[in-house]
This record gives sequence, structure tokens and C-alpha cells, in this order.
Amino acid sequence: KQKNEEHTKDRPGSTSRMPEDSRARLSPQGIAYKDLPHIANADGQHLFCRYWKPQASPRALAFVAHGAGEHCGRYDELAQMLTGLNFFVFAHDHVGHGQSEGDRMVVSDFQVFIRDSLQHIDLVKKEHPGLPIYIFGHSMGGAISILTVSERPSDFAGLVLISPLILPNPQSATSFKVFAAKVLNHLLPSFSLGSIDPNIISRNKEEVEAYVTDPLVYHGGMKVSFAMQLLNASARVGKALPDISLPVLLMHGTDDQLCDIKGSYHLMETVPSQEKILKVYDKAYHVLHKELPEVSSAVFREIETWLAEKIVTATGAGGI
Ligand SMILES: O=C1N[C@]2(CO1)C[C@H](C(=O)N1CCC(COc3ccc(F)cc3Cl)CC1)C2
Repeated sequence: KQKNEEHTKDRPGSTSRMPEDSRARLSPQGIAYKDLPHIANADGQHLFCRYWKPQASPRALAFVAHGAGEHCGRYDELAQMLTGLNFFVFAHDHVGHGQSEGDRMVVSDFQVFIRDSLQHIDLVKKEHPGLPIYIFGHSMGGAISILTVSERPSDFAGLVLISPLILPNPQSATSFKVFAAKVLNHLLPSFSLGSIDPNIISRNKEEVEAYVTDPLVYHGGMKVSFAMQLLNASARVGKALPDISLPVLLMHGTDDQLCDIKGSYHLMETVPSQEKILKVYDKAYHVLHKELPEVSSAVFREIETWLAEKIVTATGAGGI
């Protein structure tokens, strides 16, 4: 007591209570971050992390970038498949998403998502030096992945994109709406543009239900300021494509109403990568990894096959 008194006595204005930053910081769901896997980003915001470790020692690393409003827990199945290939898989909930800090689906600048991803990737790479690293992105997470790769052109062994946000969907970003969004962004940045219609994310009713009932998914409307960040992101992606030259596996559904498949065709025509594969899923909606069973199983098989051949050659453990 005496010592403690002395301590607080010396520091004017301090109290004997724990100072703010060392008291348990709580996740948006009220869980103490000291009890959750997490990193603190450059702004001091706590980001909830997930890690999927393979049984044997990992042959490669995989970082997964989730999309707008959702969270990295929705990639558990994909991650499990990758650990079967002896990948060490890791991800975090982006700022303003899932179990991470930040106002829901708000970001000061899209670059924050890329900066935080690079921070997490650098952290894991230090723990697994020398392993090839692949980056996965879905939808807005596809834009994050492309921009993350474009900042570190030689750091990644491959890029896997599931219906990435490359060009904004012509319906949601008509020139009038873009103009209106720009004007609104100055007047009412928090004005809501309405939320995603869950029925257009997938034809699989169970997956639509899972999305609607997932408490970690943000179901509120998209703020104008966030829509502006998405427009800013798709413009940056367009400029980055000519510098992407690593192997790319790209998948898109023809009936995707959230991210136009034309964006994936544009990527195929623009990236100078020697190896670039686009798999088109006829009649499929946006979330291909949570679509009708025949689509999602084909998507997982496609990714597994593409990666299996790459890490075999990479580790030189080829045939006799
Ligand atoms: O499993 C999953 N997938 C999810 C949900 O759950 C889909 C969602 C995701 O990332 N996007 C879907 C919505 C889209 C809206 O885009 C815009 C809206 C207004 C605007 F003015 C300019 C743009 Cl670009 C961005 C990308 C993640």
C-alpha cells in the first residue's frame, strides 16, 4: 500500500486505479482482448486474429482478407482445407468489422486495411521465415489483396481471388450515384445507402440464413463515407493491375450482382502475370465459397489443385 501510495504520489494527477490502456480493452462483443488472439494496429486499434495450424510443420503460409461487413470466421472451411495441404493459415477481422475495434464498417482510408494486413503478414513471416506466402481475398478483401500485393510485388507466391471487387457494380455505382455519393460524402458522410440484400449473395438458402443470423456480420446500411472508400479502392485497383505479375487464380460467378464479373475479365486482360487462370461459374452469385454445393465444392477443389501443384514444385518435393 505504502509503496503504491508513493508511486501515485509522484505522478501528479494520477489515481491509484489502473491507467486506461492497461485495463482490459473489450471487443465489440464485450470480450477482453487479453483473452483473444489479437494484434494492435498502427492506430492502436485491437484487431481480432485467427490462426489455423497444420498437423505437420507448415510448407507455406496463407493470409485471408475477408470482405465488407463480414469477418474472418467465415473462412474456417477454406482454412481447414488449406491446413490439409500443410498451409499455416492466418487472418484478422479488419478495422470496424467482426471482433475488431472501430465503428462498424467505417474506415478513415482504405489504405488502413492494406497497412494492417501487411503488419500481420510481416509478423507471421518472422515466425515462419522462408516459407512461400499466398494471399486470398473475397470481394472487398480481393481489392485489399490486390493492393497489398502491389505494395510488396516480390513477397507473395500467389494470389487467389474469389469474386473480387475490381470494378464497382454498374447498378450500385452508376455515374449519377457516384456523383451523388461524392456530394453526399461532403454533406452527410454517415448517410446510409442501405444494406446488402442477403438474397443476392448466394443461391444457397442455408448460406443466406447463416449470413443473416451471424451476429458477427454487420447488417446495417453502408455509410456514404464507406462507399466512397470502396470507390477509391476500385480506382486504386485499376491502377495497380498493370504491375501485378505473380500467379493469379481468379473465380467469379456470371450472375454476381455485387461485384461485376467484368472486373475479373478486365483483370485477366490487364495483369502481366505469366500464370493467370479465371474460372467462371455459370449462374453463380457472389459468395462462391458459400454457394450451391456443386459450385462451392468445385471452388475448393480448384483452389486445392492449383496450390498443391505449386507447393510441390516450390518445395522441390516433386516425383521421383
Ligand atoms: O460473404 C460475404 N461477402 C460479402 C458479404 O458477406 C459481400 C461483401 C463485399 O465485400 N462487397 C459487396 C458489396 C460491394 C458494394 O460495393 C459498392 C457499394 C456502393 C458503392 F458506391 C460502391 C461500391 Cl464498390 C462491396 C464488396 C462481403
